[in-house]
Amino acid sequence: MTGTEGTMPVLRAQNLGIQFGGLKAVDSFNMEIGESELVGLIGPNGAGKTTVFNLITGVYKPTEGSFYLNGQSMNGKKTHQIVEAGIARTFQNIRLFKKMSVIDNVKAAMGAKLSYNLFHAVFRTPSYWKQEEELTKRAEELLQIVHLNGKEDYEAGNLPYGEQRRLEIARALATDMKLLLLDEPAAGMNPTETEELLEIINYIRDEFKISVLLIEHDMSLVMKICERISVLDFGTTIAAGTPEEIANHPKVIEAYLGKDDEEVEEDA
Ligand SMILES: Nc1ncnc2c1ncn2[C@@H]1O[C@H](COP(=O)(O)OP(=O)(O)OP(=O)(O)O)[C@@H](O)[C@H]1O
Repeated sequence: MTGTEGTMPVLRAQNLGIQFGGLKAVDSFNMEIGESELVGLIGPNGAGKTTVFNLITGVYKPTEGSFYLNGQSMNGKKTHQIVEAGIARTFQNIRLFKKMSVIDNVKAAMGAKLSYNLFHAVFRTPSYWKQEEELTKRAEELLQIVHLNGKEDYEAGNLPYGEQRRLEIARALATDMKLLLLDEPAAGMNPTETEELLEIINYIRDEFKISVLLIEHDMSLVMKICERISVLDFGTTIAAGTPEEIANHPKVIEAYLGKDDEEVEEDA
């Protein structure tokens, strides 16, 4: 099951892989994500999940395979070109301009779309002010979506952890993406914060018609929110299917819980 039958997938990864020295960190990774689909990518530590994100965002150059955004090949493109094409991500370790205000963090992410040039910026022309006003309004709307309205002028680094993660999502939204890659967005959150995050992810997916690929260790979150899930182990996809299929898949259970004691003794 791909979830994209008869339509052009937003993301198509075909036999994507990368090798670091002798280690195949990701091997023949295949995935299709349709419009507004929310797909989970799970697997034990070191399975290759973040490496998949690094491949899809042009941070790493694949040693095999290819990937497409809305049918357009992204092979060989640089990260900024991939962001412009419509893939945005958040990071496992939060990356914000910590000393800048919350709203300026969002506006900085919109920077690539500015049409005024240095002359307008230096001389503060009417064209500059008009765009500034529009940017501020849009940034305020995005902050409202991630429930950070009222905190526009706070220093980003002073926000609690969960709010910094939501600010990262607002920054990703500011790039007008088609595909959002979320790398462990619930890490370090308490159950209430996780529930709020879940609502936000669902809302932006419906409102912006964007597709989401989610790496997450919180299994209950993945099971609740994702329509389909792929499971990586040692760089290889060991299972793909609905949350129910994944939860009952023997290979997944083995990868997460390990072999039982008897089997381990037999293997030793
Ligand atoms: N730049 C690199 N150079 C060498 N090895 C790397 C590099 N990046 C990742 N790896 C290796 O590739 C494998 C997959 O790592 P990756 O970070 O993608 O796993 P992960 O599933 O995201 O793990 P975690 O859940 O712990 O974040 C690991 O063995 C890792 O050490």
